Amino acid sequence: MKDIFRASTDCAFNFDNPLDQIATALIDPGYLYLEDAIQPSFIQNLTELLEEKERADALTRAGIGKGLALEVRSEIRSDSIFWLEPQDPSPVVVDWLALMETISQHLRRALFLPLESYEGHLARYPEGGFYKPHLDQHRISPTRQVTIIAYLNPDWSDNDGGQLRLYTDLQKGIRGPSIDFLPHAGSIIIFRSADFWHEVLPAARPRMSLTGWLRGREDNPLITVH
Ligand SMILES: O=C(O)CCC(=O)C(=O)O
Ligand SMILES: [Fe+2]
Repeated sequence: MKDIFRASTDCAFNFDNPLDQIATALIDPGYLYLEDAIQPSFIQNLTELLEEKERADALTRAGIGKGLALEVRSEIRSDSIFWLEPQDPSPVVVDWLALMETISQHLRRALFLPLESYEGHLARYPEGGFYKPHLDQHRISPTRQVTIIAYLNPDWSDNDGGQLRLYTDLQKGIRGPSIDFLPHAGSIIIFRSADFWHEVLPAARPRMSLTGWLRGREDNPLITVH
């Protein structure tokens, strides 16, 4: 984990016990944004992996929905993605999946969340790309419990757009209050997948990220963290 998260000395986040901080934040307010959380060298490796997949034409247009109901809807989202596979031998994938398992294990113990697996993909939004307001938990298959997004974009400013807009009142949704986060390289956001409407505002330049979800079992009634 130390190889991925930055040490506490040069980082806004105090990493004395990052796992506890994640667990505490997930209870209340339900999300955690860390500006300089990930080692630059790790971000560099993820970026190279995404660029390599792009060159190899291995990115696919992302869809919405699940299984047979999955469809590409350009008016809703415009990113292209590459799913991480557990059998992928690249060290950056192996290390990331191990970190996700560590976080998962901690949240199982600390919050009794019935987490069993992780799914995640690298994503690239083209210039002008966006993702309209949505919840990450699918209605037909409510397995996604916790969303974890790491951003890969160096020197990102307000003018570049592409903010993640998180709506903090589940009932009011997009008519309620919201907070914007810039997709700065090295920053990370974690939130409860069922409880936050969110969107990606149009990005003025290509925008890269690694988005994933800690998931519960398909056939189990799930406990949420309310
Ligand atoms: O990249 C982001 O900031 C959010 C992406 C997202 O909402 C998703 O892939 O479900
Ligand atoms: Fe999302």
